[in-house]
Amino acid sequence: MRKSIATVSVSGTLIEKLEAIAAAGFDGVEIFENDLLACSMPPEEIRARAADLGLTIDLYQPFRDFESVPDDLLARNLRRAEHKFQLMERLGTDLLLVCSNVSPGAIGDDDLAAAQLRTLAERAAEHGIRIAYEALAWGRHVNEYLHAWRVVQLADHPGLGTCLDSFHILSRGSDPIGIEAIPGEKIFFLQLADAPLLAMDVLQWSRHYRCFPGQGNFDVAGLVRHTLNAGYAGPLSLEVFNDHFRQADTRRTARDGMRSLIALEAELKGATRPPVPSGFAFAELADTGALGEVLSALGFVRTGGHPTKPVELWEQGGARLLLNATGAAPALVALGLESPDPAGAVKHAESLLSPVLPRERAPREARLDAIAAPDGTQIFFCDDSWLSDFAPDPDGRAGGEITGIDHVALTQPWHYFDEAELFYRSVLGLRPQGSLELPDPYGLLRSKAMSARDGAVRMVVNIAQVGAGDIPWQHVALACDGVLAVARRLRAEHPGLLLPIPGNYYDDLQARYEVDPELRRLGVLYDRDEDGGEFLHLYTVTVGRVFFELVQRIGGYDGYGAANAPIRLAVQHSGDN
Ligand SMILES: O=C(O)c1ccc(O)c(O)c1
Ligand SMILES: [Mg+2]
Repeated sequence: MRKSIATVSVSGTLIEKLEAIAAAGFDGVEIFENDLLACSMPPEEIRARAADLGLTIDLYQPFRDFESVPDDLLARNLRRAEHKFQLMERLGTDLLLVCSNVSPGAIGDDDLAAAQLRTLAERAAEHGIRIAYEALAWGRHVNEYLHAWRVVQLADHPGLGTCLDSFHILSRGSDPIGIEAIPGEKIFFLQLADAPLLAMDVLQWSRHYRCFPGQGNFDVAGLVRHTLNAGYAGPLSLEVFNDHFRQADTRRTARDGMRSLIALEAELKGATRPPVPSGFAFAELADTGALGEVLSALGFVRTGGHPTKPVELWEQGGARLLLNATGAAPALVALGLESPDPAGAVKHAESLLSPVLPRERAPREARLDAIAAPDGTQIFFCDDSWLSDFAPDPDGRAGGEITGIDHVALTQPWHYFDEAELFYRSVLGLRPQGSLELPDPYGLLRSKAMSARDGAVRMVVNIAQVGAGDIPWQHVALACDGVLAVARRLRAEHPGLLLPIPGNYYDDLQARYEVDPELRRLGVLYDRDEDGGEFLHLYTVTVGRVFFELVQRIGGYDGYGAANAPIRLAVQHSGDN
């Protein structure tokens, strides 16, 4: 299907937008009036520029508060429209979007609205222009898509059809099944946006929180399916108003929009899901030499070294960490994911515009393909062969309480949070588990958890918005059979390694759940879910950008101890922990 995007969806000047949209591979654009008004080029030049870039101008918008008005206002509105028609002829576009009237002065009379829209369509037809009538979710009288369609039917003019916008339809909770009753040729345009579920005024929700399909909670693909069943053959056009996108990199946002449409199209075709990773093969950390000590204290053992690179393998149970002596401050640089089909996973990622990273490989080294996650973390898709690259250490042994990697938490640059969600969902096939906003002493931490295969792979994506700037903390959470036993040992042997937890926390915890008083002495945190599942966890201090968490899940606990995260953040802020 043809793919378009409204210029309002990305940042920049009109020309920057057109260039980025073309570079991302879109076929067409909806030109937003404000972008045109602020552009120094005459419409003819904009038209030529778009054509040079291979973009069609599919629609011009918005034309507001036209219908359902008293006669004297109609004359003025028609004059306004005449100006738009002339402009559109110069721009070379033949479809004008008319939003339902939001003015308190609008008259609630469908016959009047229809008659006036018919007049508009007649005038437009003289210029070879058609009108697409859209119900804004906050329209004064017309705010449901089926109401807009009834008005279009009443007007009964071939040059008047309706524009469907997934946000307006789904934000009101309307059932999109009704779209199938609209003849496809009367659906002149289809605009797509997703959004997180928020309880707020619908206009504010629409103007600030829309996002690309796959980044929010609406079933956009389901709505598109109904629209295609109706016989719609026009473009899929993204129309997103989003405060973050307005500030983000133009090309990157355009590419992300294209990724969302590719993923949506694949979903519609019932394409097989990506080869979903089945576990963590490893986490790789850049190191200056400080991390080996921490890992030893946690019970890890160095079990191998890479023959040609300054990389060490450290193991305990099924947890494998690579320390890469890059000389850079400790940071998580790569994740290895066990994949049932590494080559297929890379191909799938490539089809979703993820950069495949070039690899230098010695002749006998295992083939390991990597892609870049939105924050630059390298993601490797692995089968078992990667381990054979590491010369086994004869003294290597790997037993202890730690059994594997439970989850990895990455901190995203704030303006790529939505991009990260779409990436982990569409490229890796993880499913969203829930999102949270957590208080931090100096701001707010937004956090989304995603998982696959009943928790075999879990990722937590954070953004920190704090007065002091973004905190780039990352952490590796290690699954553990006996957090208390490890804590006892660490408290005795490495007391400085554990993050100290305030006594006030334990006073409150004791009041909520009658927990073992030893938790307080050991600095172990605790959470319990509604089904009685329990979570015991502790944190190490931070080294460079990284800290470790030890977690023990009991009785099917599926969360991440979110209630305790604000305590951790406060302690982390309070010193050089
Ligand atoms: O927020 C608005 O006013 C607005 C304008 C045009 C649209 O197509 C739309 O969906 C919303
Ligand atoms: Mg719209």
